[in-house]
Amino acid sequence: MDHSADAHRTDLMTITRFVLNEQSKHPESRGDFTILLSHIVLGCKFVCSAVNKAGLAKLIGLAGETNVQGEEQKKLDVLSNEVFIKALVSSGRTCILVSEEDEEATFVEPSKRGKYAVVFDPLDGSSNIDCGVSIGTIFGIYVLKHLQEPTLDDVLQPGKNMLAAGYCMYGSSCTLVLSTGNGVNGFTLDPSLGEFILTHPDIKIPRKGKIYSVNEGNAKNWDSPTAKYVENCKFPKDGSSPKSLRYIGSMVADVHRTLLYGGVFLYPADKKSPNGKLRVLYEVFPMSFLMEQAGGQSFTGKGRALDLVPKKIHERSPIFLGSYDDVEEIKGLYAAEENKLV
Ligand SMILES: O=P(O)(O)OC[C@H]1O[C@](O)(COP(=O)(O)O)[C@@H](O)[C@@H]1O
Ligand SMILES: [Mg+2]
Ligand SMILES: [Mg+2]
Repeated sequence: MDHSADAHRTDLMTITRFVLNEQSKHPESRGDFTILLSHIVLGCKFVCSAVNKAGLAKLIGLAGETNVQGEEQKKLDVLSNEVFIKALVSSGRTCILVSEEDEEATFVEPSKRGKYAVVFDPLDGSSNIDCGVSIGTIFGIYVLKHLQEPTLDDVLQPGKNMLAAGYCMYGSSCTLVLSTGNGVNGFTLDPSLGEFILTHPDIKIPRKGKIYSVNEGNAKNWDSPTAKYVENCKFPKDGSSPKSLRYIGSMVADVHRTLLYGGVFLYPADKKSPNGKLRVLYEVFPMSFLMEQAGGQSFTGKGRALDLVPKKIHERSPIFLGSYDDVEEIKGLYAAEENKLV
């Protein structure tokens, strides 16, 4: 019997092996981060399985509750939130948890505490659940500033202070993309092994892309730089080909495509929502961290997204992220507008 194909599979780089390899480069490390990450990975596998069974298990539909931002919660939102809270607390490595679905931050009881704060969107893109379109989980990890007396200041830190960030996309395959501040790597869940396997090592976003991604239904309320940028995408003045429009409406899926194919994803401010829609701590920061680590940029319309210092845990910000040159063009349009005003 030929076992060579099976034997070959034992060479696979699982996410656990990958993180243990990284850990071995830091002899002082006691493995706390590896343990925390293994609990996040477990949460992702659990949610992936629930998403796959959503229709069968009658999980589709509203849970009948409204979350802190006045949005109707889906059953899967509620379930995913519970899954991640339990996984993170039981890791014994967390102290503060901020979830999109909870009004207040959770302070883990002292006997179960560790040194990390985790901010997360347990289920991103929930309007896409009922039609089976890709959704995801987004997370960011900080190390506590005040180990003895943790406070909200420990999570109200600029995104550039994050230790790690990532997302898991529940799509045609289940893909986990992670950065610990040393590049970006993508892992795909092999359902037969129940393991995330390194499939996208050292992801680099193309310097310039051919795709823009935005909810154009909001165009009548955009500011002038956003409107000009989108106009340039469709009718380039330099004779180049117009960009293609792709918009899924799940940040995880739109950002994942942007990371792999290049281009820009934007959720700008508009007259109705002067701070945009997306949340700084658990949407804007983790995705900006990944973009910069992959060689792209992330801009708020005023400055570098990762320099923001949030004052509230559910604060929002406009966001333009993606290929370096494309974001540079957007920055130029905002700078020109600024100069007109002074
Ligand atoms: O429907 P809109 O206004 O285009 O907004 C889409 C955006 O809203 C979100 O769905 C918000 O995330 P949640 O589903 O976690 O609330 C993003 O994933 C997405 O980028
Ligand atoms: Mg979201
Ligand atoms: Mg969400």
